[in-house]
Amino acid sequence: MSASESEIQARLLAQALPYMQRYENKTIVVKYGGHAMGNPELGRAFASDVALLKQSGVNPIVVHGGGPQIGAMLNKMGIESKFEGGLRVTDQKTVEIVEMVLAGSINKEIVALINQTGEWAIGLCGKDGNMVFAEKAKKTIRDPDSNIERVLDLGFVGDVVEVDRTLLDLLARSEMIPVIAPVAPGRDGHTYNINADTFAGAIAGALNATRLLFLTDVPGVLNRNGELIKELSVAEARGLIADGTISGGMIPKVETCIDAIKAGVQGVVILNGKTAHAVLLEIFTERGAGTLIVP
Ligand SMILES: Nc1ncnc2c1ncn2[C@@H]1O[C@H](COP(=O)(O)OP(=O)(O)O)[C@@H](O)[C@H]1O
Ligand SMILES: CC(=O)N[C@@H](CCC(=O)OP(=O)(O)O)C(=O)O
Repeated sequence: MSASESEIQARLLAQALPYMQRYENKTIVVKYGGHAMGNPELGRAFASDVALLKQSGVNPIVVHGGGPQIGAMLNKMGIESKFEGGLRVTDQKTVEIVEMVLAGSINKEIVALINQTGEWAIGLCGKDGNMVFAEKAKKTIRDPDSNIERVLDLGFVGDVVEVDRTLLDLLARSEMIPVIAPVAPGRDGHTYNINADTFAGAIAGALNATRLLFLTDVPGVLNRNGELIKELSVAEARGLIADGTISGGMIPKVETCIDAIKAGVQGVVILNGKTAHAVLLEIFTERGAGTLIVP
């Protein structure tokens, strides 16, 4: 860690003390997206934030993505990436590469970064400890011209249908920080590729997490003038989707936030993963860093 980085962390820590008690023994799920990865300094800052949460008595759980990294590997293998409704069309060959990249290289890279802080991380996917079961995703899309709804066949893309918290409860009582890749088996024996936002929402919901943080590439939900909205109720968030203020990739993200809140998560925050120490700024300061979505 560079001198300036450790100075920043020490300053944050001093300010953080009053907030530490608020989150003691509470579960915080952090979704670390593929776009937020890639910069080594930001990666180390992220790992040290997660480590500091654990040292403060919080129960942090990392769920990661890796969409751009899967795309790069598919490209190397001469396979074109195809998306429908924001989800990767996943045939048998693709799901094998998705599992290799997500549960393999990316998962172990994050585990190694956290381990380098002196904390203990353990890399998992939905298959480990029968943690998550999926089934073939049932998605429909409405053609904007004809207004006809059609069923999408995305191959081995899954929806989460079961989360068993046994292993995660065990780890919460241990020194281990779980780092989970969004790959899960079906009861049909297939392996499914699950959108990382959806997967993180399902984990946070099953654990009644106190906070679910989405690290993305914008400061949070922005209004029509491009200004950050600090807090949104579920009803207000729905209104912003309906009037088109929230569009593109932010729609499924906010919908996942709404589902997670309905499932029992107390607050969901969308924040900028490209800001160093975004996690600590959000959890351990009064102002927070992104958009908090509350019931
Ligand atoms: N109202 C809005 N506020 C913020 N971002 C928005 C909004 N509407 C659309 N977006 C878009 O959503 C993107 C984030 O979604 P996405 O690219 O799917 O994130 P990730 O890859 O991190 O999961 C932003 O980069 C932005 O282009
Ligand atoms: C079904 C589906 O689309 N799965 C995603 C899983 C990774 C992911 O969601 O990564 P980010 O969070 O970095 O976007 C994919 O294959 O890209």
